[in-house]
Amino acid sequence: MTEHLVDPRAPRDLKAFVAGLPKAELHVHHVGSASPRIVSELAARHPDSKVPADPAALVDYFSFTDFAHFIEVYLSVVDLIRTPEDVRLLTYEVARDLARQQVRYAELTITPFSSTRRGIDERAFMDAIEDARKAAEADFGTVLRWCFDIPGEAGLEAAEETTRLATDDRLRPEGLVSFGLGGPEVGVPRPQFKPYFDRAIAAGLHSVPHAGETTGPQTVWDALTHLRAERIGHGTSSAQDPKLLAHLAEHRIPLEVCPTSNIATRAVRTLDEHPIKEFAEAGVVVTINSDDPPMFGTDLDNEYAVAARLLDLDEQGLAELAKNAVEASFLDATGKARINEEIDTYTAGWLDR
Ligand SMILES: Nc1ncnc2c1ncn2[C@@H]1O[C@H](CCC(=O)c2cccc(C(=O)O)c2)[C@@H](O)[C@H]1O
Ligand SMILES: [Zn+2]
Repeated sequence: MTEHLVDPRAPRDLKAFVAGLPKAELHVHHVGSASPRIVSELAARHPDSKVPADPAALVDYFSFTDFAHFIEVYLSVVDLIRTPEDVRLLTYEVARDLARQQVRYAELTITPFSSTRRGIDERAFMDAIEDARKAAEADFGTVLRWCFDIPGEAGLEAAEETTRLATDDRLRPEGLVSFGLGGPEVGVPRPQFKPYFDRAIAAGLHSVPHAGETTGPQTVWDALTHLRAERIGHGTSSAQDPKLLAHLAEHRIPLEVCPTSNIATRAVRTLDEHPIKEFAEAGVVVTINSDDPPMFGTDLDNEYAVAARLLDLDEQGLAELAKNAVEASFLDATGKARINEEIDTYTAGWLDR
């Protein structure tokens, strides 16, 4: 894992506490979580790709000049995922990396449209992710669920295809719980996707679109009013609109905050300028996530260390952050109680040692 964005300033013992803290992750992308080892292995299989097979060269390759450049690099990694076996390997290894960070539960954002349009058979795709999900739960104890998201820039064709894959009972995978919207926000207004989110919600899926990552607070309002968002991916620009912050706090609509992602994609200039403290002070429910960890030179543990520094948290504060994610998840009540109990037991044991 590259260290170029790891925050060196969090106190050492909090890092040890975080490393053992049971966690849930709600905003982390399937392809975006491919480790340097996996990406190198796939790049070596496909020498025609511009993705370097050398892990050291990958660090520079994963340095972005702006958000559009990030999407360009992201899609070059998507192009490496060409067979159901690639999908299965990637998914299982992502689960292994999550388990190493004591992630007990994760909602992994998958963009099936990007893979089916690149020739992977849709039934084989679903079988591959489901096989990996069941194997990961059996081998690592990590519970995975899926969010299927529309790559918004690909337009209504992508919206229709994603909605079909998410709502057709012959295709939708057992682990699917939510429906999202990713990709660039500039030039991709959210209201056009209302019919698709209506169909997904009617099929029992939860709405979790990205919004306010690279555009202003109106995009977050649109996600709330037109797409009936239950959580907001990033929501970074919400800090520019006090009424929106008050609305998010009053209706307890969680933000899926990904601090290092916002720096790496240049959505926010520096960590010290990140609005996470405004969110907390406004009473907004904050969850901590890694988004595309290897691409951003981070991991979930580091994101918790960043949050500890920016929010001046101790162990109890970090445990509360972890429980925010459990509560904001779409895991059943029994599952939530189990992880929350683990967090409390771990934290009490740490403080009494
Ligand atoms: N921080 C992020 N913020 C937003 N999105 C993020 C973030 N991290 C990862 N993603 C993912 O990036 C993809 C973008 C894919 C995309 O834009 C696109 C455009 C045109 C054609 C196609 C295609 O497939 O043919 C794809 C999405 O799948 C999304 O889930
Ligand atoms: Zn994201």
